[in-house]
Amino acid sequence: MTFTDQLWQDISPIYESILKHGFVGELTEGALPTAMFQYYIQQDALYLADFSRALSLLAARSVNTDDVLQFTQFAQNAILVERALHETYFALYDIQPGTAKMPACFAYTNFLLATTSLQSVAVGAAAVLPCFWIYREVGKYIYQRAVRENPYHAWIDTYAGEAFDESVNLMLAITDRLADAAGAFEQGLMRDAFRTSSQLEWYFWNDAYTQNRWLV
Ligand SMILES: Cc1ncc(CO)c(N)n1
Repeated sequence: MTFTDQLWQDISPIYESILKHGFVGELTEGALPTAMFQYYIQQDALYLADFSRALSLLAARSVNTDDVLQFTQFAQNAILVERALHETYFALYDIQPGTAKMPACFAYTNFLLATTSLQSVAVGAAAVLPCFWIYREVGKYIYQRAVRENPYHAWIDTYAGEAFDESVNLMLAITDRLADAAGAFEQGLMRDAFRTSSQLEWYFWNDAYTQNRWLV
């Protein structure tokens, strides 16, 4: 079993909860209320900008120049996806750009930035891995079940597509290589970071589904 197989096994109950979440179910059926999708896309644009910064931090801190190049490309791609959200969905769904991060987005982006800044590159890589891997698996899951004429098909196609699949495979290979070079203690931190980001993926969808706002 590879290290990343172990990571996936660790989060299996979290992944099941994500697949069972109403946001994912209604997105698959094309029945997700527009307000929930608007909330999600607006927050995701803020998320992607910081996700890109986290990847740039990993690039800057990597010793292996192949990893510098790879993390730089991932960072660039996150910005390109963020721009695409603005060009397509913001216009299509009449979404107002905002700067206020709601609780899950706030927690997730701050976790990613703190971990990629202050922990080792291996632990930082484990923290960003769910952003790749869970989206690929959820993207494929939705794609296989999605109704025809789903209003959200463009979003679904992005994460179920070949280009995204390839970047996930590259990220898995980097994580396994970094884990092989890490000791048992650091591997434990990698598992914790992977699990925390996986939980935050669930919260990110749940905030959109419940239209969560700061209470004070
Ligand atoms: C919250 C979140 N996680 C992962 C991705 C995919 O990179 C995304 N766009 N948004």
